[in-house]
Amino acid sequence: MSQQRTDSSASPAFPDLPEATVARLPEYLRALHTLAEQGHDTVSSEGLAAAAGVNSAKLRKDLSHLGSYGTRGVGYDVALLITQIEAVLGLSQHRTVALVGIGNLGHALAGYGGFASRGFSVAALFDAERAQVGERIGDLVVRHIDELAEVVAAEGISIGVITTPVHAAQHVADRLVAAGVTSILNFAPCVLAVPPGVDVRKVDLAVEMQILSFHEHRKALTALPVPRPAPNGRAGEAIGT
Ligand SMILES: NC(=O)c1ccc[n+]([C@@H]2O[C@H](COP(=O)([O-])OP(=O)(O)OC[C@H]3O[C@@H](n4cnc5c(N)ncnc54)[C@H](O)[C@@H]3O)[C@@H](O)[C@H]2O)c1
Repeated sequence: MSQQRTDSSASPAFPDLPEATVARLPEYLRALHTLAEQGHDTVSSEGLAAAAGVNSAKLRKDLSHLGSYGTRGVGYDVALLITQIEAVLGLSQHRTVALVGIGNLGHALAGYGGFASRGFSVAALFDAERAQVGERIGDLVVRHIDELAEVVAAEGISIGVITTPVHAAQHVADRLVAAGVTSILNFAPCVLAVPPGVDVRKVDLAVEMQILSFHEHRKALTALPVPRPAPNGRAGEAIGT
């Protein structure tokens, strides 16, 4: 996932967090919710780091940006840390989301029930094709993109998710911004031009797989030779030597 920033000004009343820290906070939050569900009141930095899949020094540094240092010998208060992270991420306020482009991916996202428990509700679905408009998915009916501005205002939508083909993505982004949306999650594999004050994040699974491909490639080139079993049962010579 990558971030396009158009406005770097930070409010003096708001912690100026490194982008990498912001990206890890949702992982800490997910791990903390799981610990709370399991009945844990406190957690050590090592325990939370392991549950979130990061190293504990990085976690302590991240949480120190929030003014959270834990208590020596006790660790972090799970409920308090959940409240602090949710406050910084602005999750105390439930956010409404519009999905634009209800094809294969749009259908999958529209039908996903897991957003609500993480503080988001998909409030509206839009498409440009008459064949999609009017379709019911869960509690929502797909609307025509021409209704975007009216619905964004009525539902107080602040986040737009673009799941259209590339050729339509910029036009849809322009319409979302004109309607008052200030955060866009873009699944179309292209860069969007947006005015200052609008944040864009891009999700591209192909990019993630290309990064994994790099690691596969590197492992293949730097792999230790695989021992070849000797006919007498003892370890034999390495393949490729
Ligand atoms: N980020 C990822 O990892 C990832 C994975 C899969 C697909 N994608 C991308 O997601 C996008 C959607 O893929 P898909 O397979 O669902 O495509 P799709 O063709 O099934 O669906 C696209 C939908 O967008 C609608 N649309 C087109 N122009 C529009 C407009 N101007 N306004 C509103 N709706 C419009 C179409 O009518 C269609 O219903 C593509 O850009 C694809 O490359 C990204």
